[in-house]
Amino acid sequence: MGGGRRLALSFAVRSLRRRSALNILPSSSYAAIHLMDSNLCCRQSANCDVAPDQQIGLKERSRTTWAFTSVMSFSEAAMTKSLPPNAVLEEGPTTTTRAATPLTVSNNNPRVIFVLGGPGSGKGTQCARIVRDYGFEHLSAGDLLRAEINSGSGNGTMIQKMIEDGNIVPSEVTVRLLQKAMEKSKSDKFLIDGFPRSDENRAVFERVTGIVPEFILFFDVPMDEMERRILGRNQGRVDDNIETLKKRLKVFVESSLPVVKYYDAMGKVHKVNATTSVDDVFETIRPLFKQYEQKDSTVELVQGVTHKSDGPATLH
Ligand SMILES: Nc1ncnc2c1ncn2[C@@H]1O[C@H](COP(=O)(O)OP(=O)(O)OP(=O)(O)O)[C@@H](O)[C@H]1O
Ligand SMILES: Nc1ccn([C@H]2C[C@H](O)[C@@H](COP(=O)(O)O)O2)c(=O)n1
Repeated sequence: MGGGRRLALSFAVRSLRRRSALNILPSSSYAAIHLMDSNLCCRQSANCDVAPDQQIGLKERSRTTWAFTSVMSFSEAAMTKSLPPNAVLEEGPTTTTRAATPLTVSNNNPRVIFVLGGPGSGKGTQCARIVRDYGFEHLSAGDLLRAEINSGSGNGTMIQKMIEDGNIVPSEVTVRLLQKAMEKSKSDKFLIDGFPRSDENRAVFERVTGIVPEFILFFDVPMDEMERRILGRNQGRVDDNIETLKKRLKVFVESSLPVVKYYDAMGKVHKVNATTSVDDVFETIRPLFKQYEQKDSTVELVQGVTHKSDGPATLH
């Protein structure tokens, strides 16, 4: 990129940042800032006159100057490189007409459990069982993004491209979808599946919603088994092919595992060996939810609010 164009892009980013600080931008603009940052960052690296240690310096600088867009790792920035520059500025019907509103989740103290694991580790399969037996609302970040593509949203093309390339969609887009789904729901307890997939996902979710997860369920499955499951899934997903899978596994190791480590250091991770049968994995996690349900009923009784029966809390 020529110096003039880079300067113009930097100026545009700075201008959007100023407006974003005032919370007066439509949601797609936040995605635009993120991607313009990415473009700047990776184009600077592509010039090859920036030494690797200086590239890390770039990352650190952007972290300190503006945490929201730039917490992403340098490798994540490189992954957005193939995105056509004009795609990032696309404004869709859902974003241009809506006034910018502060992002808050309106449900009363929603309780959140994050369900993490690599592609094909069985997150969706187990979430369906947890919902069946323990009445959580299941929000799959991947499903919400696919629904956004199918809705004809202005962000659809960009999301589709990111998913086809095995990349992580800008956090502001995913967090807004999660937030909307939580607001729409009557539930106050959510299983959020496939999120946060990066440190940036986590930071934006925390900043925007103020929600701290109760715990994290992490399904541990070796790479070769995940590959076998994904390639045998047969649901017609555009990202269930060997090329995209390689990228998804790389992103999982480089961007998602650090999030698991982050929560592990806080003592919040329940790591589950998910290589056994679907039934066996569910029996392994069941006690966690029984315990959770018990805690739930105790809190309700103590608060003198409703409780589900006159007797003790139902145990499954
Ligand atoms: N314990 C298991 N043993 C064998 N196969 C399983 C097991 N759990 C799930 N599967 C199968 O593996 C495939 C992937 O499972 P699932 O869709 O639940 O994974 P996921 O973690 O949600 O994947 P993704 O992140 O790609 O959406 C499905 O075909 C599912 O039937
Ligand atoms: N937090 C997330 C969750 C998902 N995506 C994108 C990228 C994934 O490869 C794709 C499919 O998700 P899955 O159904 O496998 O959970 O959706 C993302 O960008 N950010």
